Amino acid sequence: MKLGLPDSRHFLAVGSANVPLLALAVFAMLLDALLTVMRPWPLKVVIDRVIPPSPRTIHVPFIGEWLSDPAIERLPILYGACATTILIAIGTGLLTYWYTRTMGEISQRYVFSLRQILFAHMQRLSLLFHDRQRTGDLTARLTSDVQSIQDVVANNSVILLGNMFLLLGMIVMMLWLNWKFALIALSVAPILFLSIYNNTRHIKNASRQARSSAGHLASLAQETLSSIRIVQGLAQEDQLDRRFAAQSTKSLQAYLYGVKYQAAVAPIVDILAAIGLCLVMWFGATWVMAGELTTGDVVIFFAYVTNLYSPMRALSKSSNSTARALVGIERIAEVLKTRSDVADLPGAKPLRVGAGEIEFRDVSFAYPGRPRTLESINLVINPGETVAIVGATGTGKSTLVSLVPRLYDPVQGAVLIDGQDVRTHSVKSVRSQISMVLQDSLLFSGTIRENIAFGRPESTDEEIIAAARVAKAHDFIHTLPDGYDTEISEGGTTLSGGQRQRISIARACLRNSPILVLDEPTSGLDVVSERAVIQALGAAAKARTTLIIAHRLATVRFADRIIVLDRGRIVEMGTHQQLLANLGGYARLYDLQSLQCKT
Ligand SMILES: Nc1ncnc2c1ncn2[C@@H]1O[C@H](COP(=O)(O)OP(=O)(O)OP(=O)(O)O)[C@@H](O)[C@H]1O
Repeated sequence: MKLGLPDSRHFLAVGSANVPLLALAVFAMLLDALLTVMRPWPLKVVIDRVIPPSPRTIHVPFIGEWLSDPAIERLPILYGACATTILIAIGTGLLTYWYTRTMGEISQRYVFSLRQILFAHMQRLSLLFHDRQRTGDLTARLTSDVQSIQDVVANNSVILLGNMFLLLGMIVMMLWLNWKFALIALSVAPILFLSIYNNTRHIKNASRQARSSAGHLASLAQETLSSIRIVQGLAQEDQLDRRFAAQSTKSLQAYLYGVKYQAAVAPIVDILAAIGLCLVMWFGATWVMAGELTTGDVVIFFAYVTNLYSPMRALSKSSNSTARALVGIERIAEVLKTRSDVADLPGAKPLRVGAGEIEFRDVSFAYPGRPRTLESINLVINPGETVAIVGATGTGKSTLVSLVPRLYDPVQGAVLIDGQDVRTHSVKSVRSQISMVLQDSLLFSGTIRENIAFGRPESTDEEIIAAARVAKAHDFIHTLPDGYDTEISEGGTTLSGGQRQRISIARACLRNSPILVLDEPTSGLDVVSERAVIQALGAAAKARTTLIIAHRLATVRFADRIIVLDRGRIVEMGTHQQLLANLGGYARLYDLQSLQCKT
């Protein structure tokens, strides 16, 4: 697994399209903060200039001198103060409406793109990555982790950013009015920041554990429900109940741990805020009495300190969701920074298949941490030739054919198509030249028509029906209530194994690609259907270079050549007749074994 760019760049790149709008929204927040800083000033003017019977000098930025002029009557100043209060409210109201809406839209679009990018990235990560991952956990990253970021980006970012500007403005004003009083009023803030930071750290740790447990829980549920037949068949519901409960308990404990710290945050903020206000009251009152401050100044400080603590309270209340979002970011970044083991080289060109020759040149392969599954395979499959691969279970047949469409890349040697190393061409172009039918015929929820056309969605109905006929699927599809429009369940569980396999074969035939890879295509069929499908496959394979895996020689009589694989090496090769004639050989052994099984 290779690691790519640092985390932040992945997230910044996703939002780059919204930068101009974001800049405008930030500017609006800045303006809003400026107006909010001005909000208590009209009241100060009223208290210090309008209420006292005799005019006196008042301390107000920009217009202080003018206001202090004894020639100006008190009533116009009162009107002005009221009008300014209303104007500030209208201004902040309009700005808040606009930037809250804009930030909401930006965050929704951001999260929409993030989810799309994450899904696209996951789909393209190599099988080596997916082999190690649990599907439920990846689904949780795609859904609840992305959701947790959305909640925070939309709500907390506005509070955070807006209050940062506000805080700056208020600190500047307080220092301007009276720096000693300012330092006293703000003395509680560092303790508050520290305690919020400390609690959030604990909540984040708990959240990380909880998210990971939730991922495991989702995986367990997904695995159980998708294998419900075997669970019920073996009556193992109780065993899975216990596993589910154990995993749930881990998740519960992590949440409870987080809740403990979450519950502590708001009271800490409240107590510290009260201490801050007490300090303002105490020093404010004594300094007003000593004539060092005016009542209006104390009002400004009181308003600012309240303003400072109330958003902190709001933020601290949401520290749980912030911690969850931070963990979500970590979990998403973990996937985004993973580079596919099978990726396009810089400047990789599309592969253009001519005749369709496939060559395995001294190919070896090992799954990570395992001994070699394939060892020095040398094999040339001529254009249009059908080569069957037989051998005992676990001997490396599926692994060998997986190297052709680059589901994995060899650790040594090369796979060549028409003399070109597939690694030097784009993965997409290599795969577009290949049709596959796998051991477990994988179907999606949707209609039969959609399932057959999955590899070539633009196909016409005639082409779909023709492919189904080749795969001997048309007759049974016809008997279904809605024919080709019959909805099938996820995984195709409403069809028999043989029917599912024939739909997969139809899907492969429809792609009409020059190379065909069939991994035990007849495994689910009865003897009669198997014979018919083998005939169909024989016909379909004629125009194509075909690799077909089978356990039994009888299945692949139609092949031009049969390769016998044993523990990752080619041990025999020849036509069906030649292999049968070799009585002491591996192939004979496998065939006889299967015949014994049949009787
Ligand atoms: N994703 C994987 N990670 C690790 N080891 C794997 C993986 N897939 C297969 N193997 C191992 O590699 C070996 C070859 O597996 P492979 O599926 O290629 O055999 P096969 O001949 O196709 O078997 P079968 O006939 O049962 O399908 C086995 O020992 C198997 O356990």
